[in-house]
This record gives sequence, C-alpha cells and structure tokens, in this order.
Amino acid sequence: MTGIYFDNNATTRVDPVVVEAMLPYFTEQFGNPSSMHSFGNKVGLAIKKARMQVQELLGAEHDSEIIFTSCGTESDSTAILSALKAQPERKEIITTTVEHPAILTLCAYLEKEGYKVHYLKVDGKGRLDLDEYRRRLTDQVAVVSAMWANNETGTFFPVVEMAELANAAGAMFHTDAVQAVGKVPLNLKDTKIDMLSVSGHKLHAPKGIGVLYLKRGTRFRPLLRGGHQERGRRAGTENTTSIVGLGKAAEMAMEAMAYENTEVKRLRDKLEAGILAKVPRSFVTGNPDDRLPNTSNIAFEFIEGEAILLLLNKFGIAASSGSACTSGSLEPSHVMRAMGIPYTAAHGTVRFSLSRYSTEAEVDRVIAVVPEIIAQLRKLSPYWDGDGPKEEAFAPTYA
Ligand SMILES: Cc1ncc(COP(=O)(O)O)c(C=O)c1O
Ligand code: FES
Repeated sequence: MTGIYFDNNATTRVDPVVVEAMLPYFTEQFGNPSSMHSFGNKVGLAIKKARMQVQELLGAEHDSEIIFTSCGTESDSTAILSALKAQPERKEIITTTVEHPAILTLCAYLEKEGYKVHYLKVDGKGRLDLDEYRRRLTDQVAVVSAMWANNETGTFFPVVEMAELANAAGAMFHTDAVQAVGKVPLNLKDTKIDMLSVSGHKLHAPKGIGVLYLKRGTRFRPLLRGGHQERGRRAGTENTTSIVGLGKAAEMAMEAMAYENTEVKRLRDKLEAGILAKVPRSFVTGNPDDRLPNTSNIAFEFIEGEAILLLLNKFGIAASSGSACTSGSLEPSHVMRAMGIPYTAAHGTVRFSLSRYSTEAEVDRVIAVVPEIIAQLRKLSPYWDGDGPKEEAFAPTYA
C-alpha cells in the first residue's frame, strides 16, 4: 500500500519483524501447547517467552499476571464482569462518559441487568473532576473503569491516582490501556491497578490478540470456561502465532519507546502547528498538555469531518473522524459531545494518529494538503462567507 497512513489509533501495520517471528508457528511449530509431546512443549516455551515480553512492557511483577485474550474488547468485558461476579454484594460501577464502546455498550447492558453505573463527566479539555469521582466512590462500588488514554484525543486520565482511591474504597480498578500500551512507559507493579486491557493491533502486532493484565491476588471469575489454558482463567486453545507476534511487538515497543516520545511527538507537534498556522478557525481538542505523543485531534469549524476525510483520501492520506467504530452514525462523536464542543466544530473533527513509521516528508505533505482541502470545503459551507463564518453559524445548536 502506498499513501500516507495517519490512522494508527484505529489500527497499525504488523511490523515485518513481527511477521517473521510468527511464521514458524504456522508451519513447523504448529503443536498444541497443551500436548505432552515435543511439538506442544516447544510452542509452550514460545508462549512463556511472549508472556515475559508483555510482562516487561507493562512493568508487571510476574508473568502469571498476563492473560492472553482475543482482543481489547474481550479483555474489557472479562475485567468488568469478573469484578462484578467476584463482589456480588456491590452493585455499582464507575466509568466515564468518554470510554470506548467496548466499555460503554457493556455498561448500558449492565444497567438493564440492574447495576447502577456512574458516568463521570469531563471538562472542555477532556479532564475528569476527581472530586466528583471521590463523591461517587462509596462502598457500593464494585469496579471503576477509566481509560488510560482516550482513543480520539489521546488525553490521559490520572489512572494511577484513581486506582489508589478505588483501592482505599475497596473497589477494584480496571483501565482500558489499549491506546497507551506501547506508546508510553507503564510500571504496573508500583500501582494499585488491578486489571488492564491491551490490544495487539494497536502496537504493530496482529488483530485478534489481546491481553488482560490481572494483578496477583485480584479475585477473578473467568468469562470463558473450559480447558485449563491460561491457568483456567481463559479457556480455549491459545492463538499461538499471534501470541508470539504480540510478544515480539512488545519487545520492539520497549525499544521504540524513547523514539515514540521524542521523534514521533516532534512530528505530531510539527503537523499540528503547521495545520493550525494555516487554517483559520481550527483548534486542537482534548488536553494538549497531557496526551499521547502520536495523536492530534483537530476541529475545523463549519465543515464536515467526513467530507475532509473523503478529500484527504483522494490525496492518498488516511485519517479518521471520531473513531472508526462510531463513524457509522451521523451523530458527532460522544467524546466531542462530552467535552461540550459546539455542534459546528464537533462535526468537523479529524484525528491524525502517527506511528514510528511516520516520516517528515509525510508530515510536510499533509501540512500542504489540509489547508487547501479546508478552504475548498468552506467555499461550499452554508456557514462560511469569504474569510470567515456567517452570523447565523453561531446559532446555539449544540451537539
Ligand atoms: C480505547 C480502546 N479500547 C478498546 C478497543 C477495542 O480493541 P479491539 O479492537 O482489540 O477489540 C479500542 C480499539 O478500537 C480502543 O481504542
Ligand atoms: S474498535 Fe474502536 S476504532 Fe475500532
């Protein structure tokens, strides 16, 4: 594929070194790790190695804290449902209004099942009010789930501090760290985080492999019951090839961590500054001072994000508006709405998400193309007149 891929929060390409590491496990090393013969043993050892590679990336205390799952969504569901089943006397959940659908859709279902869910609000920069959190954290709360970094804006939540508070209140703490893992250093052994979700395809491993980190001593109830795989915590024959791939990807992410936080961040900052300087009535959403190094979500007022994406696509540039999951609907993203971004801007948000493969030339190209596209679309916008918005563009229609 040629083209400029700035949609790495949706998914990443599998690193060729990862593919290379996986290949033997399709053919020569095809054994079932549960088998007692050498075919199985060799694969068992490869899984052990991958578990240690992931342990290292997460800064976990022990490799037994790593449970391989089929995706980030499975890890999220397993964590929340386990926490509820393990503490049947507690009937409340705390989460946030800006979580991924993997959490929000599950919570909506749990509400129907009789649980009370508290959705913490965010401010205009996507930040939580920790006082509101403290107020809701009673002895009725079984589990708190807050994401490490938001998939649309990259904004961080103070999950380490939130986990301490949850722990003091006797609630379990889960974080969906799907967007953070591999991009920012984690050191779980020094935190009170009980459970954490990882998705392989966001860090240059294949799709369809995930991890649930489960701190030692955390009460657990499996989602899938059956064989004794993953110490009885996730039955089903292991996805051996993808596990090996995720292990390799974890090792590579450790090596690339410094680069991600210097060079990738520099390119992201250059992209953002370049676009903002050339496009009037555009702004960064989320918290620019505390977010992932690769993500820039920019609102272009008075035009449609989908139209921007279509034109970008004509220039071979891939980005996203909202998240891939929510783009099927005509509503502006729930994250933009939660931050109170006006309707006229929320519809025109575009997320650029870079990776360690992104280059300076690509950034320069996008900086050159975006202002042209925006100018072209604004000519067609009923809310735009020459150099600026029309008066009626400010009618108070909020998302
Ligand atoms: C924050 C967040 N959580 C969960 C997921 C779901 O992960 P998966 O696609 O592996 O199920 C994603 C991916 O879109 C995500 O961005
Ligand atoms: S599952 Fe969220 S972007 Fe795909």
